[in-house]
Amino acid sequence: MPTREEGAPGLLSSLGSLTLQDVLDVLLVTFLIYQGYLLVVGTRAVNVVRGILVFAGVWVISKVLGLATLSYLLDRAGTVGLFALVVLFQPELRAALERVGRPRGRDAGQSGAALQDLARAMERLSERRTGALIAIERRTPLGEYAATGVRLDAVVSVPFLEALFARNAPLHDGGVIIQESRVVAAGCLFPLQAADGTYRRYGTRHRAAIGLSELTDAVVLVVSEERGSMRIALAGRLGPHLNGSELREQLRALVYDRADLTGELPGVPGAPPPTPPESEAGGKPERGGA
Ligand SMILES: Nc1ncnc2c1ncn2[C@@H]1O[C@H](COP(=O)(O)OP(=O)(O)OP(=O)(O)O)[C@@H](O)[C@H]1O
Repeated sequence: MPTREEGAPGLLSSLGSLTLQDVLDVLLVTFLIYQGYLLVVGTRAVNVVRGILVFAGVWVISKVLGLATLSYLLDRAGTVGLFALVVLFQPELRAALERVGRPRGRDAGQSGAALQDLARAMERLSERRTGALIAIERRTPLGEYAATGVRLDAVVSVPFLEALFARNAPLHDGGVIIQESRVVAAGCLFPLQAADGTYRRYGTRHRAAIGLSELTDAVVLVVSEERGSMRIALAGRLGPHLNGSELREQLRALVYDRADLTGELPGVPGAPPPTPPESEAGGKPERGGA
C-alpha cells in the first residue's frame, strides 16, 4: 500500500522547498485580497467585481479550449477595460490610497466627542421635529454624493447641525455628509430607494437614507419631521426608532469602534431589523397609490 509520501511526492517536495519569502508572499497577497474585499463589499463596485470575475472565467476557458478569436478579443478588451476601470473608480481608488497612508487607530476616524455632538444634535432636532438626514462615511467614499450638494469643511457641533437643518435655512433640504468628524457637504442628493419595496410607505427623506445605505456602507441617520423619530439606515434597511442613549450606543459601535464594516449592528442579527411601514404609529398614507 503506498504511503502518503509516495502518493504525493511532488506536493511534499514543493512544500519542502517553501521559503520564508513564499510564506510572506502568500500572506501579503491574502491580506491585500481581504482589504480589497472590505473595500468593495456593500458598494456599487461589488457588481463590477462580479462582472470582472465572469470576464476572467470566460477568458480562461477561451485560453484552455484554444479559442483563438475569442481569446484575442478578450485580450484586447481586457487592456481597454483596465483603463476604463481606473477612470470609473477614480474616487474609490484615491480614497483607498489615502486610507493606506492614514494613521491607524480610533482617532484617525471619527472622534468620540464629534459623535457625542452628533447624537445630541439629533436629539435636539428630534425634540423640535426638524427633519434631518445625515450620512457618516465609513469605508465607501461618499465624494460623488457630496458633489451634489454644497461643499463645506466644518467641525461637527450641535449648533451648526441645528442651524443647517433649521426650516428656511438655505441648506436644510437634502442630506449632510460627515467624513472623519467634519461636515464636508450639505444639501446633498442621496439615491432614493425604489418606491415599490418594503419601505414604499415612507417619504423621500427616509427612502433617501435607505437608498444611500443600500449602495454604500455609510451609517445614515434620519430624523422625521412628522414624527420626530430618530432612526439609522444601514445596509439597505431602516432600523427602529431610537432614543438618545440607544443612538449613542449604536453610533459608538458602528462608527467609533468600527466594530463591523460590513453593515451589521453588534448584537442584532443581520443589521438593524427592518421596520415595516405598518409599525409606524400614525404612519403616512402610502405614496403613489400602491
Ligand atoms: N434624494 C434625496 N436626497 C436627500 N434628501 C432628500 C431626497 N429626497 C428628499 N429629501 C429630503 O426629504 C425632504 C422631504 O421629506 P418627506 O416628507 O418626503 O420624507 P419623509 O421620509 O416622510 O420624512 P419626514 O418624516 O421628515 O416628513 C425634502 O425636503 C428633502 O430635504
